[in-house]
Amino acid sequence: MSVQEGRRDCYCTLLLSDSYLPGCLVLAHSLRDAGTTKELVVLVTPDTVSPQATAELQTVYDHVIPVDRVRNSRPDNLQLMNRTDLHSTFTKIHLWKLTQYRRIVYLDADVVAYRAPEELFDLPHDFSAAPDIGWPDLFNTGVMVLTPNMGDYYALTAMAERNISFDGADQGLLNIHFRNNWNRISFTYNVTPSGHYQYVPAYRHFQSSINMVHFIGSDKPWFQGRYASFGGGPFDEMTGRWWAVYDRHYRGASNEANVPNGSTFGFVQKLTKGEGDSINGSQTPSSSWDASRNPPPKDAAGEAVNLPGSVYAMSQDTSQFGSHGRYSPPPAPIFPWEANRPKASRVFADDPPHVPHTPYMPPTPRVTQEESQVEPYVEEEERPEPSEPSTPTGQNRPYPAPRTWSESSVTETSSIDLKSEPTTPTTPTMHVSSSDPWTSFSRTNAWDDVPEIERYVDALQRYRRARSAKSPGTITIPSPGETGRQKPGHKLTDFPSEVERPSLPVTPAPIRRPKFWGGGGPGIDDADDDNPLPAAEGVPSQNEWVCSHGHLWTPGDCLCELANFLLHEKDPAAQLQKLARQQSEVLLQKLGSGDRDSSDLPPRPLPFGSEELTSPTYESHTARVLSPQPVKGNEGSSALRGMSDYDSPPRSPTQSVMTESTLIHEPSYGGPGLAYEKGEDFPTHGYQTLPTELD
Ligand SMILES: O=c1ccn([C@@H]2O[C@H](COP(=O)(O)OP(=O)(O)O[C@H]3O[C@H](CO)[C@@H](O)[C@H](O)[C@H]3O)[C@@H](O)[C@H]2O)c(=O)[nH]1
Ligand SMILES: [Mn+2]
Repeated sequence: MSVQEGRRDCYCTLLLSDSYLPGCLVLAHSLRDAGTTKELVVLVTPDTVSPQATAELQTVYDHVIPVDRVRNSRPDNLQLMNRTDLHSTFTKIHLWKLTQYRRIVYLDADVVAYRAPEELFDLPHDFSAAPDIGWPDLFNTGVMVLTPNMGDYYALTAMAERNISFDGADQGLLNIHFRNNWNRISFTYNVTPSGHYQYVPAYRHFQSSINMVHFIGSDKPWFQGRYASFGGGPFDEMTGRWWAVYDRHYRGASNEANVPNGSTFGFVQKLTKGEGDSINGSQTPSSSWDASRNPPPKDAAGEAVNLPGSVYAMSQDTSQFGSHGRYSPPPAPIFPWEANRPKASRVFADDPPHVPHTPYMPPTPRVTQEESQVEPYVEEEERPEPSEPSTPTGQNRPYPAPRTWSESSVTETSSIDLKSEPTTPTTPTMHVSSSDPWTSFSRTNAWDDVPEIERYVDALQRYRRARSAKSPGTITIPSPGETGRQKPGHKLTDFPSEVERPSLPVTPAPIRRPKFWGGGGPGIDDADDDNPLPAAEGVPSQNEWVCSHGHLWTPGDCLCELANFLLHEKDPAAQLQKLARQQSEVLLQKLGSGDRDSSDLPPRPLPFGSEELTSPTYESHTARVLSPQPVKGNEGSSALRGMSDYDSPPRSPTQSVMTESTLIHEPSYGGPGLAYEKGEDFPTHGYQTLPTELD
């Protein structure tokens, strides 16, 4: 105790709650251990500090001074720093009322002294403090060197009554009051370690000069427990210093001799995280063992008994695993089929069929109305005869059905009661020739009959054609083989039939297709002209690949195919003439606009025998059947004008071939480029966007 001219100096701290008691005690011990000669004083608020804690304080402090708690009645600003627990730190202003002391070095309860900074008492300034790391223009109020006087006390009290503080606590109040009138002392008197920001090089450089460490923030060492910081960083090292002081005075029975008289042993430890249990264990020899000084006791139970452990028992439940009501019920059905869900069954590859009385049937073709009209292509004698039902054997099992057939799709030729096969919907159910079951296999998709899909694909193809036709006025002549089919093929399954295009025994060498206008433009087959592949040996020469009419047969070029088709039309002659006219008109029209003459045209006479055919219903239509010509626009489809009948929906064979839809009207606009005529079907969307299903 130092007395100077009748007035004393002291280190002073504050205890507002029992929870900070370990901090208060460690602080006092750190100063005492450092050999201070100054008084140790603690202010306590009796309404919030227990007598037991006060008694603990008395064991180490020279004076425990009860003071009234000064509370911030409007702690809004405290929430800004998430520290509503600091509602009563205004109580610190009682320090300036302790005029019995000449000078006070105030230390927060969360400060630990590495050495006793006695020199602070000799500072010439009335008020000194260290910068706050959060805002270094401010001073941190955890370490202050102050000179008690009633002037400051009243001023601070007046401010506190009005809750004048930018942080809602004492630091905001004192920084307002002292503003720039504070003497800055070294950070080494108030080192505030942080787990979030550590200036390691500075720490390494200055660590030997650290005087005091201040654990700011809500994570105090005694709140976290000794195992919270175990690394080698600055924060961990400083935290270790706090624990070193704690252990020296409060850990274990071996330190009992160091505990001052009157200490309620165990009270401090219970306020220190993780230490209350060990103090209970301190009654046993093992817990009194100081591992840093002695080997483990021979009769100790060992450390492992204190390890947490869990024992899991084996399940005794003998019921079968499954839902069985033990788990939540299945979810409510969403789709209609879920209500009538068929029971799952298994089929093994080598099992005999489940329906022994069902005759063997290859896949049932789905014959649509449209395709049944194509039937005339097949000669009657070529039509496959239904075979006798054969008994299924291991080698003669039903074909794997490539798709499922709906009951309504089965043609009338089926002699099977479908109900006899309720469980095998994929099994074919129709008699077909056993020699080639695929003869009558239809090549349609279930969605082919959906007009929306048709329209969509139609529009899509038109869009693509338009994109591929780069140069205006380019005319693409569809090959007769293409036109000979029922309708322009945009279905994937619209392959030409065997009759339409008989397969050749050997693929001839690629031929150079005749060029109408010189270099092949877009839309014209422009194979690699410069490098024709050499003909294979033994393959007949190109001249020999002629049809029965002497026409050079190249895929899609022989009009015989067209004729073959037209012969099955109701009015084949009219149709043929019309097509022939259109083709020649197209060529003539094109040639007339250029420098070419008809010698450029490849010889394409009408099919043999068709020259004399005239349609009884077909009037002279030279003026009406117009060759397609490009009109209006530089981009767009190169499809022929006048080919709209090819693009029109498939018509029924019972329909007259010369309906209004097959008439080709003269376009009213004859200018360059494309134009869409009145009533003409054209995409309503721009070409920039793909057609939608609604198109
Ligand atoms: O429940 C409590 C809360 C606080 N205190 C005392 O009040 C002091 C300040 O609280 P503390 O938790 O140490 O605050 P810090 O985390 O250090 O926060 C900063 O902000 C506070 C409010 O402005 C200032 O008081 C501090 O000095 C400053 O370092 C403590 O040291 C104790 O002395 C208690 O005794 N019990
Ligand atoms: Mn503090």
